[in-house]
Amino acid sequence: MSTVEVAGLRVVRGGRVVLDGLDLTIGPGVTGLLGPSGCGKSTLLRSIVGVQRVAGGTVTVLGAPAGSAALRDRVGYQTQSSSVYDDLTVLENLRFFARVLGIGPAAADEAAASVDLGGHRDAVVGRLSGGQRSRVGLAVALLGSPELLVLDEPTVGLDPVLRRDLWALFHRIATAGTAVLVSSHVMDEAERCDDLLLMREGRIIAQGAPSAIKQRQGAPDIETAFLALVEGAE
Ligand SMILES: Nc1ncnc2c1ncn2[C@@H]1O[C@H](COP(=O)(O)OP(=O)(O)OP(=O)(O)O)[C@@H](O)[C@H]1O
Repeated sequence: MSTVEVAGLRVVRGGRVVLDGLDLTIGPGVTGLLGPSGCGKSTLLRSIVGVQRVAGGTVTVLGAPAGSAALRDRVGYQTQSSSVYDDLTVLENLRFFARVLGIGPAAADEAAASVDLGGHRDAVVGRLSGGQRSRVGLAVALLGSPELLVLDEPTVGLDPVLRRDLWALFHRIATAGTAVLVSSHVMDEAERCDDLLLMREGRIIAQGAPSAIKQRQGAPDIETAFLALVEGAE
C-alpha cells in the first residue's frame, strides 16, 4: 500500500485552478516535492493533510481519506509559518501541543530528543538560533509518532550547514519508519531525496528517484532535467 495516493486531484483557489487533475503516489523514505514558487506545492500538501477544500478527485493517506478522524495522530504537518510560541521554552511548547493532541507529556521529551534538542529543553524558543527553532517546529509535527510527516519548505532561509543537518535528520526520521514528504523550491535539495515529485503550474511533470529523472533527461543535475522537461512540454 502506498503512503499517499492522489487521483485526479483538482483544486480551485480564489477562482483559479491551482491543481489540475493530479495523479501521484508517495511511498516510504524521503520524498521531495520540488517546483518554483507559486506552482501549487503548499496546496498539494494541504490537500494531503486534509485542510484544503478540493473541487475533484481523491486523496488517500495510509488507506483512509485525507483529513479523516482516523488520521489525526498518524499524520504530522509543519506549515511554512512557525506555529511555536517564542515566549515559551522548548518543552513548554511541546507539552502544550501534546495536550492539544491528547497525548501524554512523555511524548514531549521524546520529540525534543528526536530532533536533538534534548539539551535545549528549557531554553526559551525566542532565543534559539534559526536552525534550532525550525527543529522545534519539526518536534511539534513529530508528537504522537506520526507515520507520515508533511513539511512545507522547512529549510527556507537556513544556511547550507543547517540545511544539510536538517536533511540528515529527515533521513533519520524516515529510517525509523516515518514517511517524510518535504517541499522546496531550491532545486539543489533534490539530490537529497529518495524520491522526487517535480511540479510546475499545478501539474507533476516528473516523478522518480533523482538518478532516474536525470538519466531519462540525459541531464547532469535536477535543475537541468527540470528545464529540459519544461522545454519539452512547451
Ligand atoms: N488563500 C488563497 N486564495 C486564493 N489563491 C491562493 C491562496 N493561497 C494560494 N493561492 C494561489 O494558489 C497558487 C498556488 O499557491 P501555493 O501556495 O500552493 O504554491 P507554492 O508552490 O506552495 O508556492 P510557495 O513556494 O511560494 O509557497 C498561487 O497562484 C497562489 O497565488
